[in-house]
Amino acid sequence: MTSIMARPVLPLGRRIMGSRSSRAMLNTASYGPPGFGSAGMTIPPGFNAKAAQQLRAVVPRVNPEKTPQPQPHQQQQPPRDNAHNSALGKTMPPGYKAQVAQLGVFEIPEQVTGSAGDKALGKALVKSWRQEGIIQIAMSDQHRRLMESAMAASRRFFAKPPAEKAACVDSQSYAGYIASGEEVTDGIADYSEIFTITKDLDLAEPRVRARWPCHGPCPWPDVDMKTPMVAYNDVLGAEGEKLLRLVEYGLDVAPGELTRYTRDGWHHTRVLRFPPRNGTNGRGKEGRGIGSHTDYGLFVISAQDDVGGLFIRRPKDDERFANWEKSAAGLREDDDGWVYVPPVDGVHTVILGDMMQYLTRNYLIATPHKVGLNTRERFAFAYFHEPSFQAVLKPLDTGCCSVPTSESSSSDKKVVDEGIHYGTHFTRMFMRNYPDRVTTKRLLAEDRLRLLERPELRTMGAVPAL
Ligand SMILES: O=C(O)CCC(=O)C(=O)O
Ligand SMILES: [Fe+2]
Repeated sequence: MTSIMARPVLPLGRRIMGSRSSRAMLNTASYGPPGFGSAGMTIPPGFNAKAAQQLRAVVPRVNPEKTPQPQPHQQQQPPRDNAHNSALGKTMPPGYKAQVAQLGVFEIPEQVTGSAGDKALGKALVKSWRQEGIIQIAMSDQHRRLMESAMAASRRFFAKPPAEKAACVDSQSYAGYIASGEEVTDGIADYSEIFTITKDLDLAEPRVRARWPCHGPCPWPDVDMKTPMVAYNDVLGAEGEKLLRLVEYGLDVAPGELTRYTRDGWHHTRVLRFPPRNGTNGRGKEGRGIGSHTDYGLFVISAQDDVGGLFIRRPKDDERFANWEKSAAGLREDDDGWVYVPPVDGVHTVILGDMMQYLTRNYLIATPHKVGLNTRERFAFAYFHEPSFQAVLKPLDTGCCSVPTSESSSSDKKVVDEGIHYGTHFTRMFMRNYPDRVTTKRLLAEDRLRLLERPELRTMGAVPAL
């Protein structure tokens, strides 16, 4: 635990960026919030001073060398009222019991070049995910601008009459509107209201003509929604690619070992609205927005408004699961041990998905998470950075991941030898979440699942045989 207790250090002369317009050179800095997780953490390269200052405003500083600090994963549950009354915990949805995450903020450079700083940053990101299950990264000014205009578009869309929203459905893709109560997690209706954005492919596109599962148009309501969403997604795609390159450095694997899978990645976004807990349609479970689950691909970059609702679990040795083999939905939903992720202005959070866990042989674990309903309606975005639909992933066998971190089912020889076809995993997850959607019905009626076995669907860049 020396590194946890170590005096916070910042590599000499490391550039700390506040906003792109107000950069400062700092040689040292200290940041030691009390409580959980990041207590007395070493400040990684890329740590953002401006965002940290916002946290300092609400997080009293302590000297980690003088104050006994809880060790990660053995931390004690604070009494519920303390958590709810703390500065960061005061937005926690009522009725929930959780620790409150206090996370540092990483600054992702404008370009990842493979410099010593990039390598150190990659290691720090990986270390944080292994400890906390989540990282926070600073939004650039451009991110913030595009996020805000996408947020305004989301509010406009969800305020439309139900019939107008319900018309935004496509029978071939899973893109479009999902009414509150339509999505199912672990057999229980979620209250989230969603607009899903998947690759927008018109009917003449060869993969759509060949009836590949999940391939089809995105049924946008109008350009007022489409334009800001596409712009925001594009910058998140670029950010995701940079993060993935940093993860390669963090894992000590060769450049390209992960990014080779994301050429034409099946990235998608969930634009989310949660009703206030006293304003639901009564179809789900009281106070539950989305049930506990893991997401499917490499990682998810999220933004949330100031309301609050997201909870995660930290990686734990005694909690092992492999969502691609057996559903992790509902996992420990009502148990202790959840960590509330409070809204912090100007950051994206990043949690890990199933495919990152599989690729790294459990060195990095998909982050279980759930959403609670609050007293006010809540808006959020979840951008999924994914492998190509056609990618067949094989676990890494170099660097940090050359041996399985634990004896979970992902060390199953058959799964390792055959790899995982991402498109099949995605299709199965969406069919499970939307059993009654027209897309699922058409997929089954036209026996499209059969196509997932075809060689062109399992070869990146291959084109359909028409
Ligand atoms: O609302 C959030 O912050 C997360 C939503 C989520 O977990 C999802 O869309 O899969
Ligand atoms: Fe999720």
